[in-house]
Formats: sequence, C-alpha cells, structure tokens
Amino acid sequence: MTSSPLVAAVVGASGYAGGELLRLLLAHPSFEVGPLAAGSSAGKRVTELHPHLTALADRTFIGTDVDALIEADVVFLALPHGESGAIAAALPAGTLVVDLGADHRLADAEAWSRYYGGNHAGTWTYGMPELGDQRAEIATARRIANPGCYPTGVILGLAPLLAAGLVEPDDVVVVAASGTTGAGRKPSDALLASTVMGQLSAYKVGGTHQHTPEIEQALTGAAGERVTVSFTPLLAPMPRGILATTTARLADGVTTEVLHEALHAAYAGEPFVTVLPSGSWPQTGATLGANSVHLQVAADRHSGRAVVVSAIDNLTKGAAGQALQNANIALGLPETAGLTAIGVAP
Ligand SMILES: NC(=O)C1=CN([C@@H]2O[C@H](COP(=O)(O)OP(=O)(O)OC[C@H]3O[C@@H](n4cnc5c(N)ncnc54)[C@H](OP(=O)(O)O)[C@@H]3O)[C@@H](O)[C@H]2O)C=CC1
Ligand SMILES: CC(=O)N[C@@H](CCC(=O)OP(=O)(O)O)C(=O)O
Repeated sequence: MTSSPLVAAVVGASGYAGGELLRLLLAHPSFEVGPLAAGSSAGKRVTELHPHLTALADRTFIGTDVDALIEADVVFLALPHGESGAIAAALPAGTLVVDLGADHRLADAEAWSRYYGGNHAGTWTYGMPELGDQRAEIATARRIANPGCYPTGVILGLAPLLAAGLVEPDDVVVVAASGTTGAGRKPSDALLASTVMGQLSAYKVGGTHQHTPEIEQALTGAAGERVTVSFTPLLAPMPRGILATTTARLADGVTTEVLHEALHAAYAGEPFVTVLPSGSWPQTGATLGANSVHLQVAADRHSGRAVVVSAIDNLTKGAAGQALQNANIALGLPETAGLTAIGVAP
C-alpha cells in the first residue's frame, strides 16, 4: 500500500531560502509541493525566479493568503523578520510550522526587540537536532524555530567543548565570513557585484549583529553558565557558504587531542556533522548543497585558546536543509529523508 504524499506549503517561496527549500522538497520521497506563497512576486512563474526548478515550470507564486495554507501538513515560513508571527497565529495549532526566520528563536523578548526591532512574537522549540538532546522535543513540537545561519556552525562547533568544561565561557570570539545569499534576494548597494566582488568586508561590527544573542542563548544552555560572545561577521565574494572561526580560552592542560575527542564523542553517528580527520580544515566548498557541518579544532598553546573552524552552506544546513531535517523529525519521517551530506565540489 502506498500512502499519499504529505503537502508542504512554502511562504516566502520566491526568496533564496524558499528556493533552496523547493529544491530539496522536489527530491523528497514523502512530500508534494503545495501552495507557494510570495509577496511582490505573486503571479510570477516559479522559474522566473528559480530557473533551476524546472519541475515547477507550470507553477506560479500566489499571494500570502492563510486560507490557502490550511490544508498543508507542514508550512515553512521563509519571510523577512517580523512577518511570521501573524501568519503562524492564523494556522491551526495542529499544523506543523517551521519558521526559517528569527522571529521565534529567542527566549528573551527584550533581546529580540533590541536586535530586531518591534515586538517579540513568542518563543518556539529551537530546531537544532544535534545540539544536546533536542530531538525528543522537536519530535512533538508543532511550532519550530529554525536556527540562524551563522549560529548553526558556531554553536555546533563550540557547544560540546563548553559542555565538557574544556573551554571558558566568558571570552568567546567568533569571526565568520558568509556568502552573499545570506543577505537574501533584496537589492542593496552593499550587495552590488561591483561592491562585493574581489574583496572581503566586515559589517555589523561591535556586538551589533542580530545573531549574537542567539549564539549566546544556545551556548549558555550548553555550558550551564552565562556565555559572552564577541561576533564579527564578514561578507565574502561568493554566493553560498559560511566559514566560522570561533576561539575561547582553554581550561588548564587541554590539548588538541582532547578537544578533537570531545567533538568526536558529541557527534558520533550524526549523519550531518563531520569532524574532519586531524590536519584537515573545513572549506565552504565541500559543504555546498549539502545539509552538512564540517568541523575541526586545535589547541593554540601559544595563546591558550581553543580554535574551532566550521563550514556550512548557509542556504542548506544554515536554512532550508535544517528546516527539512526538523520537519522530518516532527512528522515521524526518517530524519535524513530528502537530504544529503554529500557536497558539490570543486
Ligand atoms: N538566506 C539565508 O542564508 C538565510 C535566511 N534565513 C531567513 O530566512 C528568511 C528568508 O530569507 P531569504 O530567503 O534570504 O530572503 P529573501 O529576501 O530572498 O526572500 C524573502 C521572501 O519573503 C517574501 N516576502 C517579503 N515580504 C513579504 C510579506 N510582507 N508577505 C509575504 N511574503 C513576503 C518575499 O517575496 P517577494 O520577493 O515576492 O516580495 C520572498 O519570497 C529570513 O527570515 C532570513 O533571515 C535564515 C537562514 C539563512
Ligand atoms: C551575509 C548576510 O548579510 N547575512 C545575513 C544573515 C541573516 C539571516 O540569515 O538571518 P537569520 O538567520 O537571522 O534569519 C546577516 O548577516 O544579517
């Protein structure tokens, strides 16, 4: 007996994260692509904005109308910050909703307002399956806040070291470079080809990036005590990928081997987190199109700091892939369905 496919609706389907989700949904064994909602692109053909999605050549984007979403088994929201709460509130409580945006990630409403502006829409289950023991909560949640792109690689790289007491919580420094799709499709001077190509630039410097409280929230949970993070993001002249370097003061006597073993122990058997062999360092290219996190770590005995390097594809593990992984868990499907850990190279 074959069961009928589950219906997946995507709101914000014309954007970069929505497009990546559609690419993954088309290859998923259990989903059919349901309503595809957009804002100003309503009425346009899907392939006008996503030319690679030829399987959807006969589909057009509809306007964002909650009535059209009611029948879906899962609704993915890939909207600008501040737009998810009202739509989610109008959907049945039993419908699985996965929010790729930031609206429901933070428990601290004051921090949300400070970094994003406006009112906090509420706090949902944080959907990072490999972090601690999150899977049981994700499996029963009907509202899932999908993690941010920078936080994904940074948190998964450092959380096990904090949990094991191998690094100190009060002096965590993150410098991470992202590809331009991280900023979404909207046009801006900062994203003009002539501005981005051929150079690397820093932005939102000085503790102002909105992912700072999200990284601190998850790492504080892992450490069991307050973690303070200094985060500096960089814009890199590439479409996809995030390479993050995270450093923290080493506890006494901790060696590279001990750090490496802690990451191995935390992620043994995880299909999407790979601790690279000693001596190999993560590269964004190796994770492109994959739901993968690549990690490596060293003890810098000269400065007394642990150095963790992580690579992800911001659109896949950093957004749409992780969202689909969460939906798989919440709908009782195999967690890896429709997802690959194999990247595109070179
Ligand atoms: N890009 C990335 O790497 C990541 C993105 N995210 C998050 O995912 C979300 C989407 O990001 P991304 O795809 O990059 O952004 P884009 O700007 O590329 O896409 C935004 C989407 O939202 C739609 N939209 C905008 N305003 C409205 C509205 N008022 N009502 C309905 N739809 C609207 C747009 O439709 P239209 O263009 O038709 O107006 C478009 O489909 C954001 O919250 C982002 O922070 C999370 C992790 C990584
Ligand atoms: C390169 C670039 O501009 N990246 C974006 C990432 C934003 C994002 O993806 O936002 P959420 O993960 O919070 O939804 C930024 O730094 O603001």
